[in-house]
Amino acid sequence: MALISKGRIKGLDLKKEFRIRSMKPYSSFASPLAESLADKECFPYDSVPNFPVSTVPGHRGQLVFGLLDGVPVMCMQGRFHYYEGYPICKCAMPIRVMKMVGINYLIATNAAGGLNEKYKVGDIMIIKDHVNFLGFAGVNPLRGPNDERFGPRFPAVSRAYDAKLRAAAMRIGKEMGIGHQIQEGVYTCLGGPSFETVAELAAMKILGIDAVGMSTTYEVIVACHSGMTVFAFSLITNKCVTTYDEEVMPNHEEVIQTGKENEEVLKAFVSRIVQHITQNS
Ligand SMILES: O=P(O)(O)O[C@H]1O[C@H](CO)[C@@H](O)[C@H]1O
Ligand SMILES: Nc1nc2[nH]cnc2c(=O)[nH]1
Repeated sequence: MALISKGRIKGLDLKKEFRIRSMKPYSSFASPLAESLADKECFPYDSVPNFPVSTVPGHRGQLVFGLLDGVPVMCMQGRFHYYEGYPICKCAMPIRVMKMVGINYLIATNAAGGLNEKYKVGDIMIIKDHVNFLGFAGVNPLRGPNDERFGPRFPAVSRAYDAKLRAAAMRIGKEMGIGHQIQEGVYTCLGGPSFETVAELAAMKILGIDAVGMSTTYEVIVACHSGMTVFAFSLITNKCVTTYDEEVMPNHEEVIQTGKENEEVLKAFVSRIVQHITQNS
């Protein structure tokens, strides 16, 4: 989800901006946060030229523009993952679209497996940094010719996750009475779609990784490249399976289920952060 700069949404001709071919509403799987927006306009991904289409069960497929407690925002209902077969730059294309419609703040969320032993299912891990494993192998969304209109050839990402917003989110969590559920840690994105082996998780633990997923890092790199302020968090949907004798294997159903169970609290958390951003920017 992202915040549109004040004034920019007014008079913005979305049809013209995106050359939208169809404006058919697409709300059957809409998430509660996007559903709760006022003055919504929805654009199915397949109506946006050159946009990828989400293929994951549980991931939706539309851009939703609207007001969240009076603040203009744009939500992605459904994101793109490398394991779906798209090039990583295509997976991050929505962030470029956000930039082009005047967005300055990105709030990225994901479902992740908790590797840190202190984490419980249902915890919210504010992301303070990431390890871009895909990037170790050269799979970086900024690979290829650099478009200077967005940002520099060699961007720094060492402060990708805004420190002030992280501190504010921590405070907000406490005010909401969910301080015990809030963690701060390091996220990593793997290519997926297979979950991790026990040996891979043991290696990641040594590297200081707290939560493991298959998204977000490439979106954050592109957002950071174009000068957006980023806040991101993981919902810990499952505990990583770090020994060979655990009965339950990692599975997507558990991820979806934990997401559903925490929808309301996440919605409230995001709304409060959005309010904080508008009041302090
Ligand atoms: O990161 P998000 O898109 O929230 O979803 C995570 O959950 C799915 C696996 O269950 C994968 O898509 C992984 O990336
Ligand atoms: N890679 C990975 N992605 C996830 N998304 C939600 N849970 C997990 C997990 O345990 N591992």
